[in-house]
Amino acid sequence: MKSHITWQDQLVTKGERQQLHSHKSAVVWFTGLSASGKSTLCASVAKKLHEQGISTYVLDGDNIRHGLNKNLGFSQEDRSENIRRIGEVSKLFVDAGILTFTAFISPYQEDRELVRKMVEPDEFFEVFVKCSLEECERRDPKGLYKKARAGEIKGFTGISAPYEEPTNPEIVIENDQQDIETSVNQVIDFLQKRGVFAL
Ligand SMILES: Nc1ncnc2c1ncn2[C@@H]1O[C@H](COP(=O)(O)OS(=O)(=O)O)[C@@H](OP(=O)(O)O)[C@H]1O
Ligand SMILES: Nc1ncnc2c1ncn2[C@@H]1O[C@H](COP(=O)(O)OP(=O)(O)O)[C@@H](O)[C@H]1O
Repeated sequence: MKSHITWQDQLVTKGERQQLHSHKSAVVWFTGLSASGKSTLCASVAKKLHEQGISTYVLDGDNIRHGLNKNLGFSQEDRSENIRRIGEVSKLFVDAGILTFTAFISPYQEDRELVRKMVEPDEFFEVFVKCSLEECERRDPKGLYKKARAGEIKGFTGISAPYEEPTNPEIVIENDQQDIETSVNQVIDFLQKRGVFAL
């Protein structure tokens, strides 16, 4: 069937959309343990940039699993499919000229590398939200670690399922060593230095 599908070019290009927005588009991929701070940082960075006239969008694990990926669970296969689909969605957002932030545990290096390869080399920035398991468990905002320790949630990342730390991320956030504002500014400074936008 696939051989009968042809690619339809659009009349407006990605470059032209970026020009309209007056900045580049890219996917800024946050990865880390549950409660490391991915959602908080994505939301705060996106809001701060939005207020400065940058077109942003956040794709967040919990929300995507309510809709697009509601048929997926937390086996290795389902997590990989989750990340693959988010990668494809991110690619569409980048094509639309939007600076896109994603907040998924994305525990497997191979899955993250697959997403990296979906877009151009200067369109993917991996952000490792580093936070010790001990601190994540102390925060435990949804009570999930407690349930995982009690055996009520099987295959929970960091407890009974693996988390593969990024080997070569663009940004490492020591998010158990500094406050949220410092972490937010670290991401914004990095993106500005890489020429994604000029504030
Ligand atoms: N077994 C298990 N392991 C890890 N996390 C679990 C699990 N079950 C439910 N949750 C909740 O789902 C959120 C993670 O979803 P993600 O789509 O980011 O996960 S993954 O990237 O596919 O691994 C995660 O949200 P965050 O805490 O925001 O990371 C949890 O709230
Ligand atoms: N730098 C930080 N210092 C202290 N607490 C933080 C920091 N970053 C995030 N948090 C807090 O940690 C908790 C988990 O953050 P969240 O963004 O929900 O994590 P994740 O999306 O990775 O599961 C929240 O209560 C949040 O306010």
